[in-house]
Amino acid sequence: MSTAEQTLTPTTSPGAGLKIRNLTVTYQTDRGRFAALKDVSLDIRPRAITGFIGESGSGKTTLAMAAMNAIRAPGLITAGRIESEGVGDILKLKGENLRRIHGQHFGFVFQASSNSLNPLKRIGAQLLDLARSHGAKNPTALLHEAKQLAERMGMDGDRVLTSYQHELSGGMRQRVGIIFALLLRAKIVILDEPTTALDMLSQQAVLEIIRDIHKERGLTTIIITHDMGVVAEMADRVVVLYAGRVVEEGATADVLQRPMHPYTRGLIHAIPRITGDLSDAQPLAGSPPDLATIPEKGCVFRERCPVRMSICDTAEPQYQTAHQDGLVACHGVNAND
Ligand SMILES: Nc1ncnc2c1ncn2[C@@H]1O[C@H](COP(=O)(O)OP(=O)(O)OP(=O)(O)O)[C@@H](O)[C@H]1O
Repeated sequence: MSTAEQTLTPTTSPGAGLKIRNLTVTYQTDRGRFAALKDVSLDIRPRAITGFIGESGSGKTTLAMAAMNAIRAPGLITAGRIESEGVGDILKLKGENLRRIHGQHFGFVFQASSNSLNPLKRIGAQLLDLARSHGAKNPTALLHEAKQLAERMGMDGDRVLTSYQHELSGGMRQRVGIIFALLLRAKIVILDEPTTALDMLSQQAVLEIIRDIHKERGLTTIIITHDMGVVAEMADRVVVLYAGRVVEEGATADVLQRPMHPYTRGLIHAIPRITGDLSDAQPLAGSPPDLATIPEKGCVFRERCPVRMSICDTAEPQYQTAHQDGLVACHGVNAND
């Protein structure tokens, strides 16, 4: 075991997953309070890479933040339970216990985080602050490991650690965000659009490193993305979100080869096939509702659905088992077919 590995006492057993049950999150807006996630139940498997996919506004970031009990006003978790090994119900944690798991149980980088680096402190000093604030016994060893991670991601480690945020390009800041997420050797790592600021080559390289570190450390990794290509390449399992509902979930190979929900089929057909034949792509018609216009009853996807039936106007589809060990919520699906 390296020195860096000994610096934090593990707070969890190896391989932590998440059991999310009946999770509802609302946001207060100037038009009222609306649900951005409604009654979501889902298992995130330990040691798997899970991709959250869906159009902008579908609730991917809200789900990931809620999973860590990190929703802030004007958002509110109004119902649910989220269990994780060694932590219990995350939604019951408060104060210091919650702060401690944000870093030690969950490592994370959200889209806004690259902007939330402290502009007045060098990156190395901020990494040290994070390590110390979590009681790391050997923060210097963690800093050394951060430098090695920077180098694995194609950067000059010394330069990154001695730089201020404004001295780094967008792509470098994005990679620095990933280093922050990995610093404390958390069991569950959440990466929100980790490679959007990167060119294709760097994107490939960074995804490969994320995959390598995921395996080396036995992580549970969640990747939030708009990009079905990233899901296909990285994820063992995929969670498809639409208007605050999980509409389909399963092993990536199953879902991509045999999508059951019409929204999943639409997302897959909207991207050029792996062959890169742009003429194959069929954009998904219409656009998703905003919070205030999500239908209160019936299926939230029906306005855009090519297989809409009359029951879709009145009853919200319930989860049914699909793909052996996944789920789908659609009236038009007979999962036993
Ligand atoms: N602070 C907030 N106040 C009000 N509404 C919010 C807030 N944050 C998110 N929302 C709304 O909640 C819904 C889900 O947003 P969320 O950011 O979770 O979606 P997303 O799938 O992650 O989108 P993106 O891919 O654009 O990041 C959207 O309708 C969004 O407008």
